[in-house]
Amino acid sequence: MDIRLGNGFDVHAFGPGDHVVLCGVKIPHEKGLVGHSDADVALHTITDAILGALAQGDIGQHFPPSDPQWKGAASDIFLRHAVDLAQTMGFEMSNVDCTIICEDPRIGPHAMRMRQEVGRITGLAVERVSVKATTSERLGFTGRGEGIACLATAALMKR
Ligand SMILES: Nc1ccn([C@@H]2O[C@H](COP(=O)(O)O)[C@@H](O)[C@H]2O)c(=O)n1
Ligand SMILES: C[C@@]1(CO)OP(=O)(O)OP(=O)(O)OC[C@H]1O
Repeated sequence: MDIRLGNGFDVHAFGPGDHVVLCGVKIPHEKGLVGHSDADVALHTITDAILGALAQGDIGQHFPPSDPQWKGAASDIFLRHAVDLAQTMGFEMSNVDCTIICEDPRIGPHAMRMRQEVGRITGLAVERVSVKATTSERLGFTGRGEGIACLATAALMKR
């Protein structure tokens, strides 16, 4: 069995707005996230983890932020592209683990919907999708509430 692991990391800054989109789930919040797309930092991170496992570059190489086509785009497009690429290369997804780093919004109440949404986009069973969160104990840019950071790991396998 050929097993590949990839990691991802992304950050988006807070800006004006009344909600954030994380793992495709709209969460009411006193601020929004700034980005060329919908700024779904969690889906971007999972996308990068899959591209990393495949050694196929990163999300910005596949979807340049200079391309007006992706202005305001829903980020499930990027994740689906990475999953399709994995399938084309003969790999199937095994599991995804994602850690969202922010003081607010609280992720726990939305985590199951996020897992379900990532499962819907990737075709993974919800038991194979982990979404969790931590604060940074009020330290650094996430601690000051300036943005959200995200880490993800993806495992792919070829039988
Ligand atoms: N945005 C967040 C941050 C944390 N959580 C949950 O709270 C727990 C405690 O956080 P610590 O940073 O003090 O370890 C954490 O394990 C998460 O369950 C959250 O839901 N949303
Ligand atoms: C997703 C893309 C797509 O235009 O834009 P952003 O929403 O700015 O996200 P980021 O993670 O900064 O970079 C990847 C970009 O290519």
